Amino acid sequence: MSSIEAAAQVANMYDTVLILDFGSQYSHLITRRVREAGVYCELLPCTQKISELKFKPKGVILSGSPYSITDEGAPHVDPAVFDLGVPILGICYGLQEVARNLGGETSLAVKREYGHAELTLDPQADHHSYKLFQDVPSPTNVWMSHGDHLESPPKDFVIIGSTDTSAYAAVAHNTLPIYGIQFHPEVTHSVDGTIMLRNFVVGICHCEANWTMSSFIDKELERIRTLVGPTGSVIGAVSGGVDSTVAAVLMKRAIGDRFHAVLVDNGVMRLNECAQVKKTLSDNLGINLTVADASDLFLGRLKGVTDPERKRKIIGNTFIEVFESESYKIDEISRQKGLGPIEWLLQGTLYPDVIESISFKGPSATIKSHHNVGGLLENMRLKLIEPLRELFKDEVRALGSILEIPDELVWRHPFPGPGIAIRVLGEVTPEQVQIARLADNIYIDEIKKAGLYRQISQAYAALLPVRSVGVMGDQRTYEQVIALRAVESKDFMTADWFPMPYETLKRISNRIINEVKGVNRVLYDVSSKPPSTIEFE
Ligand SMILES: Nc1ncnc2c1ncn2[C@@H]1O[C@H](COP(=O)(O)OP(=O)(O)OP(=O)(O)O)[C@@H](O)[C@H]1O
Ligand SMILES: O=c1[nH]c(=O)c2[nH+]cn([C@@H]3O[C@H](COP(=O)(O)O)[C@@H](O)[C@H]3O)c2[nH]1
Ligand SMILES: NC(=O)CC[C@H](N)C(=O)O
Ligand SMILES: [Mg+2]
Repeated sequence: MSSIEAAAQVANMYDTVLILDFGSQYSHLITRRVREAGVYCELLPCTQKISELKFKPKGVILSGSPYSITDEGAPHVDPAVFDLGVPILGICYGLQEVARNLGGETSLAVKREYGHAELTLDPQADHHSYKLFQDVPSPTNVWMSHGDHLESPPKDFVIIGSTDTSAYAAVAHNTLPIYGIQFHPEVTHSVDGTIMLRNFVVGICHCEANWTMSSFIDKELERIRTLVGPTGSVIGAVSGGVDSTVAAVLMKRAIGDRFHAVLVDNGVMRLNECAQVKKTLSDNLGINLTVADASDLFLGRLKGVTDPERKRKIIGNTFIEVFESESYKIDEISRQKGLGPIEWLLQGTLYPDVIESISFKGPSATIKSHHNVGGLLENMRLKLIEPLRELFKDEVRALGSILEIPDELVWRHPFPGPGIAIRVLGEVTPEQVQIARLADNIYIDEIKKAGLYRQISQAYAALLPVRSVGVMGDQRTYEQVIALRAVESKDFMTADWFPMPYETLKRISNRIINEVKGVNRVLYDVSSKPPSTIEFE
């Protein structure tokens, strides 16, 4: 079964809203808002053929787009969407696309409208459009971002809201549940946008609001059991990070001892991390975890390599090899116990990873190759199982708490698969890794002592291979530099640097320079993402 089919299975278990993505920057926010309303939804490219859908949506939302509807090559929806007979909501470009299909007229606006606007509501009391604006005051503040607008709406449409500059800021079909809005309800600047989206999915599409993490657990356990069957075995790539830990606990609940977790020690994990993860996962969560020590293999292959992309590729490929050889070892043990061989590979893939790769334009420019998700797959005989594929990070954390995974694990900062190798700039040697490791350990320790760990989304120490002059104990030193990074971020796609208190910085810097040999200077990184990224490489 492909992962698309697996996702469709989830969509068939819940009332599902289909969101068609025309490439707007905010498409994933629509998904978030609908999920927050307790309704499951799937974001698919706008080019999705309706006849090839693997589930029956209870409603459809058409997103915004960077394209102008009149552009040559502008994306268009499969017209069959209008024959589904379910409610449709067009947002911005989506509204224009509704008009294009149903006989309205769109033109270039005289003036681009970008920012706040006051929307005056005008739904007739006996009109079904009333439901879209239920509990929304008039006027209400909405957020606009468009150049084109409706010149005239299609036949049988009425105006249900307008602003000073947009006569057709909100329209609805007279009898059918088809709506179009020029503003973006999904961004927080549209103060009542969340209510409108909830009204659409619950009030108009009649979706049951039962997308909660506890209902997800029951259904997911059932899905995993059916997928794996009564004798199938699963190997899990488990790092001790939030995602793979939650995935592992679910899998263990679903199939017990037929789940085999493997942590790869790639030589670039944090201080004592492998031993700690092994202990926590085995002792506290009862997970059968093997640590595969491949540190010499990884470090040997990284010798002399300085290019960040090459480091990532080497690590990604080596992960594959180690997994394959581990799965053969486990097969042998399973055979002795009379159980089937490993057929499945569990991964902690999240929804943002999936979203990033589904754009109708194809994936965006490669900024950095994420080590594993794609990489692990190549040449693997194993089929993928990704229980968290539908979830955002905060949903995974909620799930982790319900599964009674300890808070220290649920709230751990993300740690990338290529680990310290992409935090030691330049060549990765065991000595350099050790310097970065010790500095990082002090940094995180002090952040925890200061009670700041939960406020920060991700923090780590990077080692810069440049030397500067210092003076210690009246001696001249000529040593390397540690850069401290700490960011706040909701989705790790954008991030702000964290305003670390000076007192904390003072303690950290003092401890690192005193305790870590080879470092005589500590810097604090004040770059946001974009234009920087969270990791240095
Ligand atoms: N050292 C490792 N050993 C085994 N699997 C790994 C290792 N590092 C990463 N992985 C696999 O790669 C996946 C992606 O890594 P990623 O860092 O995004 O997730 P995570 O480690 O589970 O959680 P977190 O985002 O909190 O670090 C993991 O879910 C896990 O399946
Ligand atoms: O599992 C992973 N494998 C990788 O190859 C990888 N590269 C970056 N990251 C994590 O992704 C988030 C965004 O990082 P960047 O701003 O550096 O792209 C941050 O949370 C990074 O730690 C990775 N995680
Ligand atoms: N945000 C949008 O969907 C914009 C749609 C279209 N590009 C316009 O300018 O009107
Ligand atoms: Mg990780």
